[in-house]
Amino acid sequence: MDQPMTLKNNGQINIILNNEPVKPKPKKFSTTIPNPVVQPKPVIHHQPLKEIEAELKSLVGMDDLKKIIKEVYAWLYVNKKREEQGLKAGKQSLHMMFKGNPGTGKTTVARLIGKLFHSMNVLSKGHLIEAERADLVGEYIGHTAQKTRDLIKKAMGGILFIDEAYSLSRGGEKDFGKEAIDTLVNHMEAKREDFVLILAGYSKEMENFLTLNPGLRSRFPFVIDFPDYEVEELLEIAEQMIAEREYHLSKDAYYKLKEHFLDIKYNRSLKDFSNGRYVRNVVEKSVRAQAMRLLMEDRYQREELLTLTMEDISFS
Ligand SMILES: Nc1ncnc2c1ncn2[C@@H]1O[C@H](COP(=O)(O)OP(=O)(O)OP(=O)(O)O)[C@@H](O)[C@H]1O
Repeated sequence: MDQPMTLKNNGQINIILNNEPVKPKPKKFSTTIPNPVVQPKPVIHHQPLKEIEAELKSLVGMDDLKKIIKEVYAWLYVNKKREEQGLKAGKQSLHMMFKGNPGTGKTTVARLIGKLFHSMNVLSKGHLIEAERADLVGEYIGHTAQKTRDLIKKAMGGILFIDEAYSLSRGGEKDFGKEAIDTLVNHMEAKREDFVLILAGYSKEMENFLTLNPGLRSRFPFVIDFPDYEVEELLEIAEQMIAEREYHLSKDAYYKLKEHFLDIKYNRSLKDFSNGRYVRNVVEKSVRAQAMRLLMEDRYQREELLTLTMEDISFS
């Protein structure tokens, strides 16, 4: 019998050839020979980026959004470095459009972005001013422009968040809402250095709004979708909210909740389901139910105070 022959495979893995073809045994070698395909994960040395990641962690899911925020950070940071070297630095505006159903986290994210942009030195204050049609639209000619300008003034250094933004184009050309849109558009350009405008609302209505106002789309470089949550995400949000309040779920309470979310999701058993907000309501109602149960039973052991049981889980 011929002697086995040893070949080098890219200098990494030894393959022994005999008369018979022999399959490589990656497992046997894996402890001593580095796998050439797996790249090490880049280590993030940037302190601000680490802080941003920690803040974003509190949001369940939203992978696309988390990626966009980190990209914006990188872009701003590199621009600053380019400026320091006398190179051209882009001046992109950061106005955004959020599209999604109720309770999908649009306001929460807007508030977080304000904080993050403040810590990145993009916004001098980072506060959030929430507004809706009635806050912008006035009752006579000139009134709307004034109201809108006042609101922008309040939002300077932070974020102006307009919910159900499409209601501004509700009445067409003759409506004062149009005046509000025009005023916003003027200020978006003029004041883009220290002011971010976020228009939010349901996906379909927002798309329609953009069709009616074709000049608007290009003024919003960031259009972000907020999809409805999956059952696993709803459970994660619930567990997070429960942990924040220093409670935990018993096993059967967890399954009761899961079954309820599955029923909502697949049997559409709830008409006005509002994602994260609905979860928050269930959590708050269940905490109250637990308090009532403990009071009635006169039981206040530490573990009892901490645990939400199946009978506590209450739906709206
Ligand atoms: N991804 C998430 N992770 C953790 N909590 C979330 C998440 N999304 C939503 N929530 C929670 O759900 C609740 C509702 O969220 P929020 O008010 O941000 O929704 P929204 O999209 O602005 O709703 P609406 O359009 O009806 O105003 C908040 O308590 C928020 O903390």
